[in-house]
Amino acid sequence: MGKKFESSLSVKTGDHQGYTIYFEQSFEHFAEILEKDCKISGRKVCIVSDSNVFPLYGSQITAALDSHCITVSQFIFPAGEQNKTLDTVRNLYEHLILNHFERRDLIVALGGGVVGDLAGYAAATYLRGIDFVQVPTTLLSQVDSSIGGKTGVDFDSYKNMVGAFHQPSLVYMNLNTLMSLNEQQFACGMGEILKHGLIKNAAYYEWLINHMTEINDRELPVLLKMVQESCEIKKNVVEKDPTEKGERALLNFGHTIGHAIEKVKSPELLHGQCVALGYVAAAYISFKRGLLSTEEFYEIRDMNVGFDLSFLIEGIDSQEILRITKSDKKMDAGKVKFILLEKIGKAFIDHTVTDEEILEAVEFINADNLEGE
Ligand SMILES: NC(=O)c1ccc[n+]([C@@H]2O[C@H](COP(=O)([O-])OP(=O)(O)OC[C@H]3O[C@@H](n4cnc5c(N)ncnc54)[C@H](O)[C@@H]3O)[C@@H](O)[C@H]2O)c1
Ligand SMILES: O=C(O)C(=O)C[C@@H](O)[C@H](O)[C@H](O)COP(=O)(O)O
Ligand SMILES: [Zn+2]
Repeated sequence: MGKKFESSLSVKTGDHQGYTIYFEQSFEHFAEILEKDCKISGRKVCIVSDSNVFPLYGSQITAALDSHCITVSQFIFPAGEQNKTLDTVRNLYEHLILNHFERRDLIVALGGGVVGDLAGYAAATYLRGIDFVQVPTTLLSQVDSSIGGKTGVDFDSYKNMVGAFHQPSLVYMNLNTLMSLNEQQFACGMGEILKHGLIKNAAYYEWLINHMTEINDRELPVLLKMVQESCEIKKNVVEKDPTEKGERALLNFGHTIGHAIEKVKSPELLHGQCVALGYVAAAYISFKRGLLSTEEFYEIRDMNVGFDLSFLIEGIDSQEILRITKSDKKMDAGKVKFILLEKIGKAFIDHTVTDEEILEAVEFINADNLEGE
């Protein structure tokens, strides 16, 4: 099959047949991999993308599919979290029906986490489920949202309130797409990546700290190593607990408060930024409980500064965040489900966090405490 692939990683979740994550530096191999893993000949493909990504990479993907004589249609929606909604899904269903998509056909999600979550949800529900492929183009989607089969949309700004578990047939990432991200979009990926180190692997967290300059300079070999390591961490969690009955909840570190902040601050702040604020708050609670030392806690805050994830948020009402947190879909028997750190590299689920702890933690990130030394 011509040139060897950069590398790959296989994921096996539950009774699903499993799929492969391909780490590539171009879209050169996309069509042949699709043919190999999805037997694409004779199937129609709908590329789902957003208004920023399609103009950048749509023609390359379309040309690759055309060269394999694959019938392609395109559904492009306006970029942004505010469009990760049932209205957009409805428009996509309409497009699929008008183009006579059948159960044997396929969706290709080309874009960041918004595209992947939305296209994946449409694939999970159209005709009771058709195949879909993830082609993640943001750092966040390459290390997190394209893996593990969580799909869904927001409802009345409540994050991911409607969704389904639906595993992709393959994940194809071209790491060179990371070069066209702006700084805010790139930093968002670092929010989820630092999360991976904090909850699962202290040595990886240390490695991230030691490679900050190369990462921020987007040196490709370093990015490749980082993306692969984060994918490996996520793969190991989702393989053990595909539908979040237990351990998978650890991936929600920073998300309890993060999703509440996102509800009130999107689209000004993106998901990864809100998660980063949310895990500083969660780490603050761990610190106040004596689980993290002063040095460890302030290092977490300072790493956010180093990776451009620090920004002062104004006008966050801690009472409102507390209220939203209590309507989180992860409420468990009336209690807020929190992920705290036992130490760097090890997280646990906790149901005992009090309103006072939440309010104090939100006050910490709301005040002038995030700029570091
Ligand atoms: N399913 C999961 O497991 C999971 C995990 C993490 C996050 N998420 C979801 O993912 C979403 C966040 O994902 P995201 O950060 O990728 O946001 P996004 O998809 O909104 O992408 C961020 C911005 O970057 C643009 N963009 C994408 N790729 C680009 C490229 N290569 N060059 C230039 N611009 C590009 C997009 O058009 C958008 O404006 C949230 O909705 C979050 O809830 C889901
Ligand atoms: O894959 C998971 O599981 C995660 O929790 C990863 C998160 O980064 C991601 O934001 C996820 O969409 C959050 O899931 P939710 O169930 O809390 O909406
Ligand atoms: Zn997330």
